[in-house]
Amino acid sequence: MTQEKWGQLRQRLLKTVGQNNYRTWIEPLEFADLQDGVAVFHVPTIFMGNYVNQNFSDLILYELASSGESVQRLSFQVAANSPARPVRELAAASVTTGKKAGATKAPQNPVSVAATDDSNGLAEALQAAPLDPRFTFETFVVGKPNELAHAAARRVSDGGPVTFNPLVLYGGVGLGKTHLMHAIAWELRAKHPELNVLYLSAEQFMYRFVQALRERKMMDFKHLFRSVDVLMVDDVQFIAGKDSTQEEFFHTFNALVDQNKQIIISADRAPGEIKDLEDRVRSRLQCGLVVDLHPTDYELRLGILQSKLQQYRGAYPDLQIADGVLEFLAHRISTNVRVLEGALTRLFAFASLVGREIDMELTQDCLADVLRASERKISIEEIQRKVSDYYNIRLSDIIGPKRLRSYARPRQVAMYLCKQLTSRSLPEIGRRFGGRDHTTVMHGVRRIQELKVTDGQIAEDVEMLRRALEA
Ligand SMILES: Nc1ncnc2c1ncn2[C@@H]1O[C@H](COP(=O)(O)OP(=O)(O)OP(=O)(O)O)[C@@H](O)[C@H]1O
Repeated sequence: MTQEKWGQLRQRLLKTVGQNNYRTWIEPLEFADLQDGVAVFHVPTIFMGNYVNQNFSDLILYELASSGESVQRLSFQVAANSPARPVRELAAASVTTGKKAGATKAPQNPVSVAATDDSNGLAEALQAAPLDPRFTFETFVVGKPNELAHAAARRVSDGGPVTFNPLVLYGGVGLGKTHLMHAIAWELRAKHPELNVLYLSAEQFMYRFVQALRERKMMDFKHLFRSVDVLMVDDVQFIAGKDSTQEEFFHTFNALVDQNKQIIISADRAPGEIKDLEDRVRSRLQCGLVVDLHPTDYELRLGILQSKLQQYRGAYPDLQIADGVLEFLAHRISTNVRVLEGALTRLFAFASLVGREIDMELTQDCLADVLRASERKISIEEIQRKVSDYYNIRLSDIIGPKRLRSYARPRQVAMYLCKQLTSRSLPEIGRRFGGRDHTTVMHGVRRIQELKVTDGQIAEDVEMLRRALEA
């Protein structure tokens, strides 16, 4: 690709991403090289490379492809003669980032919010992250594992009186936190266009903060962040260990709560479990409603696949999918929704390429690597070890004959997890628990099923253990 062509492409990107995004993120990209399907760009900082990679790479790939360039991947590198990065907090990023050209994502819709008529330029710079048009409540599938988070998100998106502040949504990778946050933002924009809703990642918050410090525009920064009606910060764990950013976040947070403005936060774990988060920030986060997005269950995964299928029907009207394929995928791919979605996208792309029906054989061929990767088998012994560690008892006490409650309950938890997470039969599980009868195992499994409903502690223990085992 020539520099001239990149120049033309940039103009097209300008139209899609808008002036502000263009000036901040696209203009500084220097096209360096295109070889073996990898387009290399020089960027002034690692941070910037990461940001562009995360937020605009799909769009850039899309534009490259539409202009006839064959590019599979983008790579962002800091040119050797770039000035040193001035801020220590940026030092954690990696040098080269790349994002595979997956299924082409619809170009994102840059949404500028919370910009007051501030004339000094920071308001302009304070453009929120783009909201993904696909992430709405309509496309969010609700199931047991996410119903509480969904209900809380819905409530906040009504924009009524602030009843819980902040709302903290937390959960593992790819379970729908960002999707729910975008859905709230879309809904608020539609119902209450008069509200200033600002959605951004914690990383962007830090970047804006650092930029304001560097440009001596802290007053503007404070003014802007304090003038929003709804502040949404995604992936807040990112600011852990970054002292000055945490401090500023803390003050912003307090100022907004004092004015009764809604704050919505997401994190990859419960606030209490985020390491290197200052106590005062942690306790503020814990003050509101903290809800957990649990790992998906089979029913939710199937629901998501069915909903995606509806969406794909538009793009691939002629494709047939055999009975049982979605069930198979929901059963076999339990890692996270992103992987599940990726698998379906690939399957459709592949089937349309070869012009065949999506049946089990094609599925297994096309997704062999994904299926292998999610095949990690959890063993009975692994479960017994984790459970004994968790309850601080010996492995022999889990397996052995002692009937003390302090051993019996963990034993039942372990049996329950063996039934849920392995394909072992009840008699086999019984054998591995010191030769117990299958009816004993069945009783244990049922007991935990009941207790999960009535005893919050047991429910939490089981959930924590399940996560640890599936990690
Ligand atoms: N319940 C759901 N219904 C429909 N789609 C879902 C659901 N949960 C997750 N997804 C989809 O899965 C993908 C990953 O979700 P999302 O980006 O919101 O995850 P996340 O929890 O923010 O993950 P991360 O911690 O990696 O940022 C998105 O494409 C999203 O639309």
